[in-house]
Amino acid sequence: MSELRSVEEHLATVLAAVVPLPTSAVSLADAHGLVLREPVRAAIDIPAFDNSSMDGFAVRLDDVAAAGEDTPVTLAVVADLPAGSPDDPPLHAGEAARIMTGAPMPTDADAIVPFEDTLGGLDDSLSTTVVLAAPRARGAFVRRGGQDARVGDEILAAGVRLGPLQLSAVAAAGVATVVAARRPRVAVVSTGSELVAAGDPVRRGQIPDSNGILLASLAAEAGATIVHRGAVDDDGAGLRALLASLVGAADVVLLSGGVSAGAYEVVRMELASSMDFVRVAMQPGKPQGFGRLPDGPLLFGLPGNPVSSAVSFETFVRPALLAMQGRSDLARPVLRLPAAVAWTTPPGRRQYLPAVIDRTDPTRWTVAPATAGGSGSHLAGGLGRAEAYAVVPADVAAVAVDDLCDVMLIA
Ligand SMILES: Nc1nc2c(c(=O)[nH]1)N[C@H]1C(S)=C(S)[C@@H](COP(=O)(O)OP(=O)(O)OC[C@H]3O[C@@H](n4cnc5c(N)ncnc54)[C@H](O)[C@@H]3O)O[C@H]1N2
Ligand code: MOO
Repeated sequence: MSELRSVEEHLATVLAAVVPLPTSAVSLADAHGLVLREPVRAAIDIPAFDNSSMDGFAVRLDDVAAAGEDTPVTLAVVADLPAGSPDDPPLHAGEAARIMTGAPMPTDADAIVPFEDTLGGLDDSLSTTVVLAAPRARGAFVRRGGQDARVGDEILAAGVRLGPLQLSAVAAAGVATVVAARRPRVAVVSTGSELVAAGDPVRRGQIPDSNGILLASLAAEAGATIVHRGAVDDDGAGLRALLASLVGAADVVLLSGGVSAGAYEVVRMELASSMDFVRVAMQPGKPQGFGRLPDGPLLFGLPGNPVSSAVSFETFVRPALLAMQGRSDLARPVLRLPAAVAWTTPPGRRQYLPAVIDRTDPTRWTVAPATAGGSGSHLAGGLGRAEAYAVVPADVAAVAVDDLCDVMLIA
């Protein structure tokens, strides 16, 4: 029997074969979920100018520094500044401008008095106002231009995924287009003569294809466009014809099943010249195929057991898809949590156990297996409960209650 390859070694082999995808300028409206390939720098200051953080009056502090309930100060209101106003009204001693949140601060004013600190409030605000409380300091309720970022400052670094918060920061910086990677085009091919479409009647020996939807959804979450999803039987002719049609149409083909040691391993037999088939020191996910079609897409041959396919995607495919897009961080976040129950682990292989996190006590989350039947790679139903994988090193034989475990968050 050949030596088992380490997870790190196999991942390095995969990442060494990754070629970054081409980039283009993309408008913000089309950029959600893409990976930024060039830093974004601010085209305008944030805030763009000094402005009011409250609805009220822009005042000269010296006029109202002594204002109080028993020492009210009356000011003449000489201007009205809604948000969006370009006006910069001059203010002389004893004068104020009514101002709304976000409107530019008059050059002559140096503090804001909110409506709540005046006698008449909003209702009586267009000729005079009576100030009942002094602003606490010069600059009270004034938001300074450039406080958050200055023109030319880096707003986002290359390599980040453009989520809602990132897109809004780019827009606030006055930038309308970003340089982003094209989405990877992924084809998902389930192999196995036993497979039927989900929901179709199953006779003895048949099962629903669950890996197809699993891998297509995981790939889409990793930024891919799914260009094909289907199943082929173990005969070989269907797989050959399909792969020929995918050259030029897909960047990555995810195959599930047919990679281990049986008599009808269609992926192994058909793709022996394009892929390496190796055994990796992990459970599940031991048999792995990887390669590339001549002048064509990367090929992943993932083991057919559903949990094996899911874990293999997490460990090898997701990092590859992110690297193709130029993501700087390829890893999932990992928490270290105590085990709520005990479980056994396979000797000599790193375990990836589908897991649930008990958050009942916010100061002490714990982790437990999601699959009641243990860590079997065929437990496709329990996989639906999993929100994480507990990752247990190869040299640990068993996990005891309260042992600290690495928990990789996937949801
Ligand atoms: N003699 C040996 N047998 C096996 C070994 C081994 O080392 N020596 N390894 C075992 C391990 S570990 C795994 S994992 C599996 C991997 O098998 P294959 O990748 O060849 O996959 P299949 O044999 O085609 O299927 C395995 C299992 O998964 C079910 N399956 C397949 N495709 C789907 C799908 N799209 N949706 C749902 N379920 C699917 C299939 O019916 C089988 O039950 O090999 C072990 N055997
Ligand atoms: O390695 Mo297999 O993936 O145990 O089920």
